[in-house]
Amino acid sequence: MKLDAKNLRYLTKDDFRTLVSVEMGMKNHELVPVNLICTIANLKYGGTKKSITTLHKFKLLFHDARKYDGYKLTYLGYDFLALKTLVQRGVCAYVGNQIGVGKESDIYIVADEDNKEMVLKLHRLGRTSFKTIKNNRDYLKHRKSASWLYLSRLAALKEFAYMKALHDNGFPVPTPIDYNRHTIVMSRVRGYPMTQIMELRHPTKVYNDLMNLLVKLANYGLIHGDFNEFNILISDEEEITLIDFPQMVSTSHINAEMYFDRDVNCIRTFFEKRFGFIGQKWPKLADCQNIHSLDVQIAASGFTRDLEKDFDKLAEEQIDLSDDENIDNDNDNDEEEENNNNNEEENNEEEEENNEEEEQEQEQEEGYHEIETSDEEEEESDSDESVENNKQVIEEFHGLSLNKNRDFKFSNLKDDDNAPIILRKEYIQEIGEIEGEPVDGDFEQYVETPEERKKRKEEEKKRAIADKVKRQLNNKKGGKMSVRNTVKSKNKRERMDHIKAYK
Ligand SMILES: Nc1ncnc2c1ncn2[C@@H]1O[C@H](COP(=O)(O)OP(=O)(O)OP(=O)(O)O)[C@@H](O)[C@H]1O
Repeated sequence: MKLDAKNLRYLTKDDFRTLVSVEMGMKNHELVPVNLICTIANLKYGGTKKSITTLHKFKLLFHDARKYDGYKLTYLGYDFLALKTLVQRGVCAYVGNQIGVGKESDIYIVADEDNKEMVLKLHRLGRTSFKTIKNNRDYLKHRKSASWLYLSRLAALKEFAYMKALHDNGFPVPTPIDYNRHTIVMSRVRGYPMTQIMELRHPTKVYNDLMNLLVKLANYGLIHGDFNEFNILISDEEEITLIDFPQMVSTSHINAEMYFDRDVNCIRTFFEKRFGFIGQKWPKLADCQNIHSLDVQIAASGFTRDLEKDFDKLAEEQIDLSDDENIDNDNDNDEEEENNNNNEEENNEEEEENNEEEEQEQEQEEGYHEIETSDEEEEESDSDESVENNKQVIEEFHGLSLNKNRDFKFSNLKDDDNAPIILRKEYIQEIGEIEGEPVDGDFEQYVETPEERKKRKEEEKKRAIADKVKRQLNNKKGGKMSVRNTVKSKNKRERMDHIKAYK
């Protein structure tokens, strides 16, 4: 689900009031009837209906009339509510490009009023577990209708709580900034996922840093449980940052030793295969001293033991879940059903959507969306002014649309160092393309316009990178592989297999 933040500025206070009412109604209704929305929003029927039409048009609400007529939030609707809160708190003011996508999250660049770049992570836990949860009565307990809202919210809270506790204790993780609903805002780490790194200047140092990190975690009573090259970012200076820790387990867990060894082996095997580096020493759980505890700090952020139990139960269920295709099918079916319900509405809206698409394309070219939350009347002048006043940010986000994150930099080469610099696969590919002669003999005879040539080059580059990454991941399924996405498009099961292969 693409986060199209520009529509935020077209929503009025009443629209948001209606959206929040649907969110509240969903606590005990799978679908919230219009009358209930009116009551919660304390708005007149006509006004509520108008807002609902707007929200539905922007795909913030899902309409279903099969069992009874009602509405529920879409991911986008939930995103908007969280974004609006973050904007009101002054945490962020701009939304940039998407820089990552995981099975359970989408990652965007955002910026605050001072143009400070940060990362917004939108948890999408429900997109894989919604069906199972609905059927799990035991889990529902007092809730009449559990939903992905709750699941994603828990995931975000958990990540924020752990990130904060780890950060406060000097662990190399992004700085947690804020969270709301299913989103967290954190500092942007300058680096690349280790899976993209082809060579290291100091493999011994990086290897030791990683092993020391595992030991330090264990000293704090934690085992990562999924410590691999996908969850570690590495900077040009070869500093490591742990970005994702969804399944931390305690060192008192019955299988703690197995998890710890698996984490260690993941890194050892990766270093051996990728860098030809064989670590001579590696830690054992028995050598670690469990001297600190993060429990109090984690609970202080709101992620209590009870919530953790709830969440762990859900996480277990998720492992058994079906693959992406099923989920996509589900979504497609849902959308189809919605289409049937709303055929008439859609015909009327078609023209408007076309206009919207044009607008979106235009904004995509700009590479950023300014978040505007004031009333409709002020919108145009405000946004124009902000665009004028924030050229710097626009330029920054222009760069991001080309995925700056993946640009190779030659900087930071130590002068005393003759060792090879970090080279990522994509860059090697790019060098080949820039330096190599055109292979095809006919190519020179064909007169291309500069635009055509640029476009062709870009497409070739994208194809080559995608092929390379596909081969690297041995992704037999093919499908939704994108250059930017890389390994994060692997589903959980594939990743578990990948990890098992290291044993
Ligand atoms: N703080 C950050 N700074 C820079 N890039 C980041 C940051 N957080 C995430 N990313 C980028 O987004 C990608 C996905 O992030 P992350 O691993 O947290 O997602 P995820 O949904 O947990 O993935 P999965 O569920 O598939 O394990 C990362 O590979 C990284 O490139």
